Amino acid sequence: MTETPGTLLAALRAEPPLVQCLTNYVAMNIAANVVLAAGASPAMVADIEEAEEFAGIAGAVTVNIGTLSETFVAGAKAAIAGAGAAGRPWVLDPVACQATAYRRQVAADLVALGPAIIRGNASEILSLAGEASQGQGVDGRDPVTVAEDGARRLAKESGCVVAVTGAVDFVTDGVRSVRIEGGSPLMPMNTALGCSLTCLCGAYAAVAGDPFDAAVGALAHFAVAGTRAHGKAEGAGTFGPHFLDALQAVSPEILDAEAIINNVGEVTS
Ligand SMILES: Nc1ncnc2c1ncn2[C@@H]1O[C@H](COP(=O)(O)OP(=O)(O)OP(=O)(O)O)[C@@H](O)[C@H]1O
Ligand SMILES: Cc1ncsc1CCO
Ligand SMILES: [Mg+2]
Repeated sequence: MTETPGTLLAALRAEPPLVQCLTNYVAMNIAANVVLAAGASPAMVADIEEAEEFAGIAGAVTVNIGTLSETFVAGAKAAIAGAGAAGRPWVLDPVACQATAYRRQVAADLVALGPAIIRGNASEILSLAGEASQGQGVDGRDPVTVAEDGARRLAKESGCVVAVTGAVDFVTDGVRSVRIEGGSPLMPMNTALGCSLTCLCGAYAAVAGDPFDAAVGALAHFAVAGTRAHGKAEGAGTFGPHFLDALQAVSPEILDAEAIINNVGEVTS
């Protein structure tokens, strides 16, 4: 990997990318703070009147369907068109896409528009891959390992990098795959950290040449910061501020030294 997580973090901090985040009402503030603490510049610009124009000046766009509406979808499609016209990557977070017919339809429509990265929990990725999912609402209820084959297939069929998060994360482009260890069981007890990670994937994608390296970089940054914050937190409540501190404190050197990234090997058939 030429673009190590630390190399990408150094690039991100040298020239903080503007990341246009179309996210849900729950995540809005948390995700903006996460992106800022990591070193990039978030902007929650989502309305159809300006989303396309704004994407023309953003380094990347992220789309999260957590609090879905027709208005949101119109703004998202405008932003995606703007990113496409500007030659910039966009990232999809298919929140609870298994839950309703409307979510399944919108998620499938958005995958067809060609995100560079899809980031979701295992229940969401299983559903997108057309497999049975134990998920109900926004929280993942399947182990990541169960979603790995589906993630590989989804990546191959869609041409996207697929990042599945949970206790041990999995990233694949359909051929290359890695598992990333670290983080904390307190992370899923803090709402919208996955949504925030999707926005950070946008920040890394803005500075990376390869969306696979971008996804690995963002997930590794979360994993290293999560492990560090776990050692300081007293529980779910104090984890949040320690996590923001850790995202900021992780330097490019620390990131490359502490990231636990295991190659799963190439699947070419
Ligand atoms: N049990 C765990 N141990 C360590 N890290 C975890 C664990 N569960 C989740 N994480 C980490 O938490 C972060 C968010 O992933 P998660 O799968 O919880 O997202 P999500 O379900 O989409 O969250 P949300 O929808 O609430 O934003 C990732 O960095 C992931 O690695
Ligand atoms: C709780 C919640 N509901 C819709 S989106 C969201 C944030 C976590 O995905
Ligand atoms: Mg989520």
